[in-house]
Amino acid sequence: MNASEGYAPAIESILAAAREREGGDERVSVDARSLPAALSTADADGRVPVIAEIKPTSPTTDGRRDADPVALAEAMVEGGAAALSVLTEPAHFGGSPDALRDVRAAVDVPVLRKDFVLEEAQLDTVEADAVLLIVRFLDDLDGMIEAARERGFQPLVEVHTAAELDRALAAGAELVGVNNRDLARLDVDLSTFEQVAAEAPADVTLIAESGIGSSEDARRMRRAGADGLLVGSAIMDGDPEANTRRLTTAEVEA
Ligand SMILES: O=P(O)(O)OC[C@@H](O)[C@@H](O)c1c[nH]c2ccccc12
Repeated sequence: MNASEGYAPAIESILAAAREREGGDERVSVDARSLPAALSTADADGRVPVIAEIKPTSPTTDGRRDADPVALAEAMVEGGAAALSVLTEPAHFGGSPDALRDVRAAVDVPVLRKDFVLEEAQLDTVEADAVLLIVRFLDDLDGMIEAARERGFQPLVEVHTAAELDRALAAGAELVGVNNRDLARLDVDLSTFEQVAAEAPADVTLIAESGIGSSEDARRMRRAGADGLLVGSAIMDGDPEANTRRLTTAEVEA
């Protein structure tokens, strides 16, 4: 990780907080629900495979939504979500490991832990089926992928450029998320996924992340090869069940 890359101030603050966060005392051992299998099952059912995200707030969100995470999770599953993502970052996203624990106990679908994990011990904070690893912030990506797998997690390796995709593939990533949001500047551009996905081999599971709002956005990401869509704000704002359903049925109504 290179602090001189010129990240947006919000990102510098997130990383500073992440560096200070303690890990778990004991190594976790997870019996994970398969995220790729959940995405394929949704697809086979005619649902757009959506990973719906519980994100109380973010540096690019106005206000904060403190609804019960379990109630939100159940509404998202009812709306057809193939999997869930739960923010565990407390200082900038209003997340918590407890929220993830409660959600994972309440639903049957796979649950992704969304955080800025920088150190191996931080993997031991809480059990989840998948864990996000952000290429840009990890010097030892191979080591972190290995450490995640040793614990039973499925690492979702996040990239933003073709060069980062190459690093992810060289490190053996099988599940790759392409973030449409540039974490250096915080702006969103859906053509990011289109460009990066075009460089990916067919056997990786590809997730389009961020900035997906409308049914047309969902179809656009699917046309570009997304095996799954990670959606936060557009589901959290308003009625989470109806919002999830609108996206999971985007290919039916088209
Ligand atoms: O709310 P959106 O635009 O639908 O985005 C969801 C998700 O992609 C976003 O929360 C995210 C993607 N990668 C991250 C890394 C850290 C924190 C958050 C994220």
